[in-house]
Amino acid sequence: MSTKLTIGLFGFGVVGQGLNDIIRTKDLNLEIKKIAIKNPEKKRSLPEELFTTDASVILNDPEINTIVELINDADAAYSIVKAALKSGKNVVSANKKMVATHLEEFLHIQEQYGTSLLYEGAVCGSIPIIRNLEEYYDNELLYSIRGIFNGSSNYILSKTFTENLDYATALKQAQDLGFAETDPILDVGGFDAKYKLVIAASHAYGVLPNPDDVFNIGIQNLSSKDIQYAKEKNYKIKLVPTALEFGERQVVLYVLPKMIKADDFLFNVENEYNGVIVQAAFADQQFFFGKGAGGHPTGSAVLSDITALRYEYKYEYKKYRSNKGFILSNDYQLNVYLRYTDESILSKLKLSEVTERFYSPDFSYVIGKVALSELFANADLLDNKHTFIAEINTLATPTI
Ligand SMILES: NC(=O)C1=CN([C@@H]2O[C@H](COP(=O)(O)OP(=O)(O)OC[C@H]3O[C@@H](n4cnc5c(N)ncnc54)[C@H](OP(=O)(O)O)[C@@H]3O)[C@@H](O)[C@H]2O)C=CC1
Ligand SMILES: N[C@@H](CC=O)C(=O)O
Repeated sequence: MSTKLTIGLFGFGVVGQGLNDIIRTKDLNLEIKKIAIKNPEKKRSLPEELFTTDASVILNDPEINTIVELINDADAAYSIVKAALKSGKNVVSANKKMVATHLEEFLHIQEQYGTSLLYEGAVCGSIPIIRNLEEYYDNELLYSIRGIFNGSSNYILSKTFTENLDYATALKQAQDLGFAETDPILDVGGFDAKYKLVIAASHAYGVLPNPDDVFNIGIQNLSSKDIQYAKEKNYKIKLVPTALEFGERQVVLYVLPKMIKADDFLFNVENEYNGVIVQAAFADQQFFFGKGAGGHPTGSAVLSDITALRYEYKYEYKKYRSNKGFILSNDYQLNVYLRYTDESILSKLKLSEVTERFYSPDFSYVIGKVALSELFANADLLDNKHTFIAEINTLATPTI
């Protein structure tokens, strides 16, 4: 325990306060010198003189060597993190949208300024997946990474599926518990899971996709009919981000609801818990499980990053630097369940190899194959309450 870490903390909400609670339980030779917040009128649990609304008070303080960024504004976070890294301060962040959107630029800034940006808390809360991908699997050939990466949507699915709670009540609970993003469409629409997937894929495959180029559909259009279908067939519906190698060094990334059976590790991942399944060539299947949201679980991952800075830990982005030449592709076939009302969607999506169909006045669905590129091209057709799409039994057998 050598270098003293003098911290400038941005954000004192769910995660910021969770981190502070944890730090106070231990003697860690670190000090939170100043905390930047947005609203000076809010009542705080710590002395008033610790707080500021002026970012430059922290960024220009030469004693502060570590910035911990835990705010709910990705654009402001980007400016703060960039300025901090360029001024020689190391940064820990839990902001997945900000990291995923600017990862390539941050990679170069870290290299140029010799500073470190760590973000374990940004991906699956308390689960140490980034450091494992970076260090443990650095020489492994990874077939796929998939899982449950969003606590709020999983909480809603658990409550609607097992407790028959209505969607709006379950969402409100996830918000009240501090799991949901400020704009919950990020959670239920699969955006938050996508940002996390993009970050994980950069460490797993060395790809740095623009999140806008990754397809995501969430659970916002889930209806009681879909739940009834799933229950009758012994499925649970989970929101599953997937990164998968296929064909000739191609990688596909997408976020879709998925019908899963009891033999899948994700079947019993409930509430705000997350799960990550890594399928590797030699290690085979491994499963990580833990709380994916909440102040203390996320605060514990943030603290682990802070203390890693003591020994000057940096991500090396080994897979990116070894340039394995993976190409991102949406030219990938998925097997899907599609609930619809307007029959024309089937031809527009070029749905093929139909194995099951059902029509009734108030519920129609089909099961068949569709290319991810077609889903992307027709995303507007899928984004309404009359349509729900979920992947069903498709993980392709990997090829060595
Ligand atoms: N909640 C969770 O379970 C998890 C959250 N995250 C991520 O962690 C980050 C923080 O989330 P969370 O704690 O839930 O958010 P909250 O909404 O609970 O808190 C946000 C904090 O940021 C402050 N803030 C907002 N804008 C600024 C600004 N420009 N300058 C300084 N402070 C600002 C707010 O100030 P004020 O108090 O004055 O309003 C507040 O203290 C987000 O990126 C989120 O995605 C990651 C993993 C889990
Ligand atoms: N809103 C997120 C918070 C953690 O990343 C979630 O619900 O998972």
